[in-house]
Amino acid sequence: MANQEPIRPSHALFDLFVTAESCRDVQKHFSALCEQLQVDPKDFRVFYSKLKERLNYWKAKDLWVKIDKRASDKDYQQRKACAENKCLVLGAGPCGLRAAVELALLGAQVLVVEKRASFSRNNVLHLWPYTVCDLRGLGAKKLYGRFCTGTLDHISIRQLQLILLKVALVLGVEVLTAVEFQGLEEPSGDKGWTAKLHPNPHPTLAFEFDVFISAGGGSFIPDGFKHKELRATLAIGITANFTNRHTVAEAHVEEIAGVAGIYNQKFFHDLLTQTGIDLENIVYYKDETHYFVMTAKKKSLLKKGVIKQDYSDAEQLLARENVDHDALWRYAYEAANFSTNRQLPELEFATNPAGRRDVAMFDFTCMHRAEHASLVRERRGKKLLMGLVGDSLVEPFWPQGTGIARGFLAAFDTAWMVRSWGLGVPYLQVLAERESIYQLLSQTNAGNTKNDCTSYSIRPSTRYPHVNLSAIKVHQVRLPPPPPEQNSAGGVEDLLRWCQKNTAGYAGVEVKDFTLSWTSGLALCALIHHFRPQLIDMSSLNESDAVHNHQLAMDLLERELSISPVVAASAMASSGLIDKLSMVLYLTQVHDKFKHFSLTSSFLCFPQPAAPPVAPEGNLGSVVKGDIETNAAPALGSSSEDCYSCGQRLYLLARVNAMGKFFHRDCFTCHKCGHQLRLGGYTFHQTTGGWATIDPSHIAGFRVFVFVASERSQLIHREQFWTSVGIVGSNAFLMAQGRETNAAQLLYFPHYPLLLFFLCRFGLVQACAGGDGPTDEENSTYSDEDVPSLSDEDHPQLSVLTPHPGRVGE
Ligand SMILES: NC(=O)C1=CN([C@@H]2O[C@H](COP(=O)(O)OP(=O)(O)OC[C@H]3O[C@@H](n4cnc5c(N)ncnc54)[C@H](OP(=O)(O)O)[C@@H]3O)[C@@H](O)[C@H]2O)C=CC1
Repeated sequence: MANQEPIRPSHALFDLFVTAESCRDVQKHFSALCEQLQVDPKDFRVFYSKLKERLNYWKAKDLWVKIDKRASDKDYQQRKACAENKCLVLGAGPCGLRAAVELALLGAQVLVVEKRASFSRNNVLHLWPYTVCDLRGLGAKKLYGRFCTGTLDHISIRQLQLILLKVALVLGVEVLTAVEFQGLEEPSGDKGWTAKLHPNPHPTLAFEFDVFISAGGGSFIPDGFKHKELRATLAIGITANFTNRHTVAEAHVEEIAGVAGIYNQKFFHDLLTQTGIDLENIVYYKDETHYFVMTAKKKSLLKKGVIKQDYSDAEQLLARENVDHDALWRYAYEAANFSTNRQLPELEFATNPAGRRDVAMFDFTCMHRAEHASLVRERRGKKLLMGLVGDSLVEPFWPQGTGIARGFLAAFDTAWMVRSWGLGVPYLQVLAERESIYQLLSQTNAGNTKNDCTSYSIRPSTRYPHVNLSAIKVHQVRLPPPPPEQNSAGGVEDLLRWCQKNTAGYAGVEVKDFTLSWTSGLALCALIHHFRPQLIDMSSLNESDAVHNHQLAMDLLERELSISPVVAASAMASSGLIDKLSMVLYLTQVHDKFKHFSLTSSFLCFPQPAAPPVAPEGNLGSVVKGDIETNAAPALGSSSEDCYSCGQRLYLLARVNAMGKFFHRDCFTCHKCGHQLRLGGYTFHQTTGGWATIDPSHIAGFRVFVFVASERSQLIHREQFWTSVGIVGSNAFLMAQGRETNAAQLLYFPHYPLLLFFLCRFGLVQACAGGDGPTDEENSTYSDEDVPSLSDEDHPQLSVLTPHPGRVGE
């Protein structure tokens, strides 16, 4: 003992930093270490090399070896690719931190802001093999000894955050916790883009940046981005965390990687008969906690008193006041106990950040996905590149464990985008490339990414086998008109002021709002007259003939400016029927058409979702489209004017879009039973040209097939009903819906010729390869996550559309 060298303070501090178990401690020990070694993280360009040089400690060296190996990737250009860029990352969740690490490796100055003061989420994330490989490559094992030591690969969210926080700090990333991002501040004077932060950590010297990455989770959507809702039938998730005391008895209990009703009917049947708990699936991971996540059936939740009252609306159903929390934790407790054969001794709930039992019930019926992953804003000659990562980009469907895997892929893709930006690639090309890669994300699974995960890097071709970086062309990136200033409220006020200014002085016109002021139709006519006086003779108009005035104005706007009316003239003329939002939407388009030639240097850029409108080069006007207009625009080649079914005039707000055709909501009905169809729940009959419902209760014929398939494959529960069948490459897939819960399931059939044989044998296939597959939008169920090729026009598709009228069992 006597001849043992005293531990150096810096080594002790490094040990404390590495073993720190809370965000606060990590930051505290890191600051102390920096102080001890006299290295300043603000000196981000040389910080890491100085730290390495001054901390001559074998444990640290192990970490440097890992990080150096990663940093040696040629795409980082020795950490100089983005040396001139400054990046603000919103959110220190796993995806925000993972992105921050990559940006730092590219040499950028990176600031992360996180509104939470601590990392406290016990929930456990499934890790795909590549994420394990990636994290090991960053030194995860050096920073958390228990990393992936269990039988299954997973990690608690908080532990993953801690690992990534440590790596980020070592690379010179500044991380501010308990600081909320409240919006972007536009450049003024010499000052560039900054953020409104609360509390403001730099009151005197704001951080100016040219890259903004939003990783704020599913509920945070920055201005300028739009999200698409993917809605399925009701699916109720329950998560529960129990204390893990790491005893021998606990160690012996087997984890459950994921068991679904269709795979193990006996288990779920026994669970139901013995406990009254009815689940569709359950997962159990033994991590820092014993973590359970399950999908519960509504009926059993009602029966067990967890949900007090039945509502069809999921939000109302799961509203706090409609949930009995004691009954909920008993439900989760019993399910956990049963699924582990009551082998976990002394099951005791872990606590959540609020100090309560860590059990939660949530609705994952509806998930969101951003329409675009990137965007550029410019004000006063200063450009800002914006990107989304993590849940903010695509919310995962938890039973598939895609969250972190796709989250990290998006972080790499975003880093690749920032690299191009930093290297001076023209920004339209940067955006086009980013969106080309984004198209792949929802299709990605552990089986279709490249096998050799050790060679994964930010370069997309190292990860995606068939990536086409120019799938979206530069000319598809569009330039909408000046965005509403800062926030929508400001935009609406500006619009009102613009209307007031341009209708001032017209008799009988006083614009004060977006509703009553427009009832007579004179204001709309005045607006047109102001810009195109030759189109309207104002003196011929009669204030009391509101329908005529509106019809005239709407017809002119449609004929002269291609602006489709949003509602009928009669509705516009009725004071009680003008809807403010519709009016804002309509007037925004009028504003855009009259204003866009006076476009300033301000614009947003992002690609068009549909096929390119092939605008003449240099003619901004024909490319520029307002956000709302573009979203509402029909698919190419179809007319928005008349209903496909009844042929009558169709207004924007009253229509539904199915496979590129437009209908009145009331006209979109099943050709066999006359029921109104819902999006995502219909099929198009190729031979008859009719539309039909795929509501399982309408489909008698499918039941036969299900029975046959279950005998062959053991995969399928008898009471599931196929709702769609398709072929992707050499695989067939089936979408099935549970009879009771209607939760979507997706099953793959690797030998589709056999499947087809059975389908044909039983007369269930009437349309074959080459049929119009449903589009992304129409497939707005979870299949969107899993069967992305449905929307990929490059693949041949099979539509199987054979609903027979009549109810099952009839
Ligand atoms: N319960 C669960 O099991 C959950 C799992 N996940 C999983 O975690 C993984 C990573 O998710 P990731 O995309 O990183 O998102 P996360 O939700 O993990 O992280 C986002 C972070 O940003 C914070 N944030 C949001 N708005 C602001 C703001 N205005 N200013 C500052 N901070 C803000 C959030 O705080 P706050 O959360 O308080 O809004 C949160 O801490 C995914 O796999 C996801 O599926 C994510 C969420 C929940």
